Amino acid sequence: MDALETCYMSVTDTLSPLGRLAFLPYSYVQTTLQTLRYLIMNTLSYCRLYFVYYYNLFYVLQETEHDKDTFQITYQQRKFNNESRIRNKELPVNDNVRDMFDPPTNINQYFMRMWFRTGYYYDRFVVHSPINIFNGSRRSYSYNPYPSITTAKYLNSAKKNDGVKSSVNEKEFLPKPYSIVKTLESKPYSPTFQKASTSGCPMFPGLFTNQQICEQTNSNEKTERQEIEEITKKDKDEIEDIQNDKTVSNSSSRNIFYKIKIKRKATPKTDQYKDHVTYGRYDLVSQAIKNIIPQPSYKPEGTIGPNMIRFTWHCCAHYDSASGTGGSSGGTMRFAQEFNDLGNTGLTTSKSYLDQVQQQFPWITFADLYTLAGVVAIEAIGGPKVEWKPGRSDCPDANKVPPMGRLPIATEDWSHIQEVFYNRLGFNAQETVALIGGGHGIGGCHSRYSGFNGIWTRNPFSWDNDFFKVLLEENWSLGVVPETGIEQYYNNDKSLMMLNTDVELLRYPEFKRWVEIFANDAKYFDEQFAFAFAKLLELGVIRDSDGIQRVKI
Ligand code: HEM
Repeated sequence: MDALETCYMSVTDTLSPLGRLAFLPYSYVQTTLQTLRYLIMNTLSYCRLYFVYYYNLFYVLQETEHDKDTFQITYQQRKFNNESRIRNKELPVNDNVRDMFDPPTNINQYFMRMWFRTGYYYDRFVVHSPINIFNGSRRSYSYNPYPSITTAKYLNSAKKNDGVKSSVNEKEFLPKPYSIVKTLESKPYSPTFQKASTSGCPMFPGLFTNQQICEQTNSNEKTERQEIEEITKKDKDEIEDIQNDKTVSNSSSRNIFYKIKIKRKATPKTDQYKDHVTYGRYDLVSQAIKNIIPQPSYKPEGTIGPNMIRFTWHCCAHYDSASGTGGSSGGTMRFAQEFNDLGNTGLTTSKSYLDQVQQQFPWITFADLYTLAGVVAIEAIGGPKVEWKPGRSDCPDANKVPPMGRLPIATEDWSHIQEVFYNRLGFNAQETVALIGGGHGIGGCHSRYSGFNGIWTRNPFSWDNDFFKVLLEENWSLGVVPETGIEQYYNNDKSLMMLNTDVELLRYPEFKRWVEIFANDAKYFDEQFAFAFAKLLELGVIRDSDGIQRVKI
């Protein structure tokens, strides 16, 4: 089977361009049909618009004569319906996939899109079906480029609404491999196309770079994630009894089974401090964090708010969705191995103040404290309220510190941003742009830390959507930071700066689209940032049914 699989992979690798060519006619017919459909629908909708317009006019004249109030209400209701219909249509999930499937508006796009669709058709129908049989992957690659309900906000409200089961599949909101179209000049991303790499599956080198697939395929040993999930599925009452050292059943073998399982999971640290006077008072912790934000001795800002937001972001940014490692869980930033890493230079400021807060409230885990810090700092600076849940556990020692070097690199281009935010962290374009623009709308760069220097916006200590406005309006050109000789972008009068990754947001059309949307709609930007930041804080946090995360020891 291994040989067969390897052979299959090498054939698909060499045949992929030819395979795509074979799909060109199909793609051509599809595009033509879709364009025709688009034209016809457009014509019909114009006819409908005219009809509705005259009908409404007639209606207005009639109604105003008789019943003004009823007319007002009906009119408002219609307006609302129309708006929500338009909004649903304009906020797609897989934006770049939708781009690929939108009717072309000019002849160039017509040919370009046709070619990229071939990648989609080829990937979907040719490569993945047989490979799914080989590796037993349960992933589904089919999706609807035009889902009926699309906003993450809707998903949230549907979830909160107890008793009402959401018809929205959460997976629809996660970026899929197909949504990662690298560039209009290169072929679409597909895990199966990746070449041999040392980080691949040890049994089939180069076959899978996705660690999870590899783990599924190559051993009977369960991953930590699977084990934790399995244990949480067990009868909760029985597990609690064991924790309290009560006898659960007459069968001793059964007892041993559970005891072993439980021993392998750390007792939540919070339990040791149950009698502490402030136990569970997260409001007091938030207040203590708020109190340490103004720091006149921290020059030149006088506040460590932005530093704290960056600190929280870095605590989460090393999450890797493929291996399940990294992320805020474990509170690994407290170990020298992590906070001394080059990418984290300057963040010891926040760490040292937060560690003092931890001494005040010894029951809170570092993982919880370090994530709560960012949430409090965002709010303190006038930003949106970010949903935060306690219950993260600290790992016992530095063994769980994830490999360093996973943070995004400021001099890289938009494909690197995609690699980090889409592939590794699991965000989509909208969330990525909201996060970067939100983070870089406050504070600035310090030559003593990163080598870059300056501020992104004119009001770096108040929350707004200026980052997007400035990025679009100013004229950016490359310059050199005098103190360090490092290149960065400056505006005309050199009062503001941008990193290369910031300017790259204008160079990839999908990112640019969101930059424009957020520049025009500050309220919508706030919502999206809050949603994305909350998602960031939860990356890699797998909780038991009681909301507590227990790490294996
Ligand atoms: C492409 C992704 C990103 C890159 C390459 C990047 C890089 C950087 C760099 C080089 C600095 C300057 C550090 C210094 O010299 O003090 C910085 C500052 C900052 N970053 Fe990012 N960042 C990224 C994304 C984010 C995200 C997603 C957030 C938060 C949501 C964020 C929040 C911040 C904040 C608040 C500062 C200012 C810190 C201060 O004023 O002390 N960054 N970033």
